[in-house]
Amino acid sequence: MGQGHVETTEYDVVVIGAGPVGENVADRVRAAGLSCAVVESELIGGECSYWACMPSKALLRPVIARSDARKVPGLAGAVQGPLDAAAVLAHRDSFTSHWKDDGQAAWLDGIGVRVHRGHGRLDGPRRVTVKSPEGERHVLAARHAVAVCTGTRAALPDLPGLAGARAWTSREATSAQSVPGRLIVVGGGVVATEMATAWQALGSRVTLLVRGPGLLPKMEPFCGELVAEALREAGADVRTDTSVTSVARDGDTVTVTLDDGSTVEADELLIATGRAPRTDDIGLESVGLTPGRYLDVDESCQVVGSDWLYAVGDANGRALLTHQGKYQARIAGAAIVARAQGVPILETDRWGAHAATADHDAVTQVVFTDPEVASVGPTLAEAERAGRRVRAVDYDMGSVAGASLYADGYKGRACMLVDLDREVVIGVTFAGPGAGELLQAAAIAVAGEVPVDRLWHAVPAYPTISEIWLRLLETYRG
Ligand SMILES: Cc1cc2nc3c(=O)[nH]c(=O)nc-3n(C[C@H](O)[C@H](O)[C@H](O)COP(=O)(O)OP(=O)(O)OC[C@H]3O[C@@H](n4cnc5c(N)ncnc54)[C@H](O)[C@@H]3O)c2cc1C
Ligand SMILES: NC(=O)c1ccc[n+]([C@@H]2O[C@H](COP(=O)([O-])OP(=O)(O)OC[C@H]3O[C@@H](n4cnc5c(N)ncnc54)[C@H](O)[C@@H]3O)[C@@H](O)[C@H]2O)c1
Repeated sequence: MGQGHVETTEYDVVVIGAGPVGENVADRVRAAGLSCAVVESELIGGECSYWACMPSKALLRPVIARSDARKVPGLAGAVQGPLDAAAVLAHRDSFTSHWKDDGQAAWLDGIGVRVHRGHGRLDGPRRVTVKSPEGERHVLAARHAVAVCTGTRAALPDLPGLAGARAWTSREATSAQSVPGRLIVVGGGVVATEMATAWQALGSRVTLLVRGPGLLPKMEPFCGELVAEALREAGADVRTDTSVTSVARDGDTVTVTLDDGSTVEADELLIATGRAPRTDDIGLESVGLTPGRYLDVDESCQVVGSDWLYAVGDANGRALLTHQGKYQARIAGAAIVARAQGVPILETDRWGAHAATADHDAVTQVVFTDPEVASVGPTLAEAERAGRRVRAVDYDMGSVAGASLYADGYKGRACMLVDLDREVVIGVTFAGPGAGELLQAAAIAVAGEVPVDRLWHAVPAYPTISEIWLRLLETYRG
């Protein structure tokens, strides 16, 4: 630290990290009249806006639209050609505002949130130091709360040769300016399957190397099976039960050695093997916490053992999804405001105003693969592990009239989990074309704990894919 005077500014709330979650914490506390500063070391809008949700979905939308169109008689013939990769990449660039954050900076300014550019670090209770890109230091003192919203980065495995292999992480996979001829993707989770889908359709020859027996292991098994089948039909080489033992780059070629001793060559290599919290260099040691871990929080997203520190969004590891993080931001924001106003008892009971209950019971997720996969609540395996008495009802979505109109030869599957003690739906998974837009009805049923007998009266319109609900309920009721 320099020897000169370090300016200190006091705010009610200081937020470290201006991703979607930090922005929403700031918005909530400002809306209640508290003063707020956010500290951002890169771009306002975070991973989601520039290297995750937005660019990946901009890459995938044409892929999914073309695939759907190819299943519609009368239209299929018009969409047999390749995608215009240059146009898709340009469209993606516009969705990231060309990696400029002026619009989001202006929005924060418009709601009266002060942005401090630089790296934020805790420096004892309620104090955050900011080191600007020019090396200047500033101290921010928080009267009521500090919210850590620093997100995650790609976690890289300890693989011989990886350091010198110029491997892609999710950042390069979502921002690449040209289509590699051959791409190896390591991993079988959401990033790996979405990016394999996108780049295969954009013209790469993709080899997907999956350590486990199938794709998307956190979802119902049929999801990974349908996505693997479609990736293979699209020309990708999908290899399960395959581990990478080393990596080497020689000029433009990267060579991956597998556990059976064979090798695969490509132009680029994407490592998509999970995430790590960005909590390693934020001064957690100055407040008695261990750096580098997801922060342990209570239902209001307050860090366990603290009455002023919050961790919201990816940084707490509860559900690594933008919409769940923004939901947490609304809950944490309300809790910060209530505590600042001296409200004696917060509503932290299940589904209370200050409890992020959906993080346990109703996490929604759409995987934008071809076919799409959408889920809310636990899988059957998770429910059984938790000791719940459940019945799973499965149904072939392709046999629903709306689905067969949507796409010729529609392939899809749905699963509904009913809690047998309470007769409510606790989980639903859909895998099939158009599945993403089916999800919110399921989320309402699960979060609303709507009894199955009442769902019977929620009549899906004919002939929509939503008639899958009727088929699932008929199957359940017998
Ligand atoms: C390829 C990919 C695709 C995804 N697609 C989806 C999707 O379709 N839907 C979905 O819901 N989720 C998706 N996700 C997950 C989603 O991106 C995250 O859940 C979301 O970005 C988390 O938001 P956040 O604000 O918690 O963190 P982030 O978006 O990571 O933002 C954290 C911010 O904090 C800043 N920061 C970190 N440390 C400091 C510091 N010390 N000082 C100052 N600033 C700091 C960072 O620069 C960053 O701007 C995807 C993830 C990936 C990798
Ligand atoms: N559409 C969306 O909502 C969306 C899209 C992308 C990412 N995300 C979120 O971002 C988070 C991160 O996604 P992700 O795909 O990075 O993580 P993930 O946890 O979904 O998948 C990581 C995969 O890598 C495998 N793996 C781990 N170490 C490995 C190794 N050494 N070798 C080979 N395989 C290995 C794991 O078995 C796992 O299947 C997820 O929680 C996801 O929900 C969401």
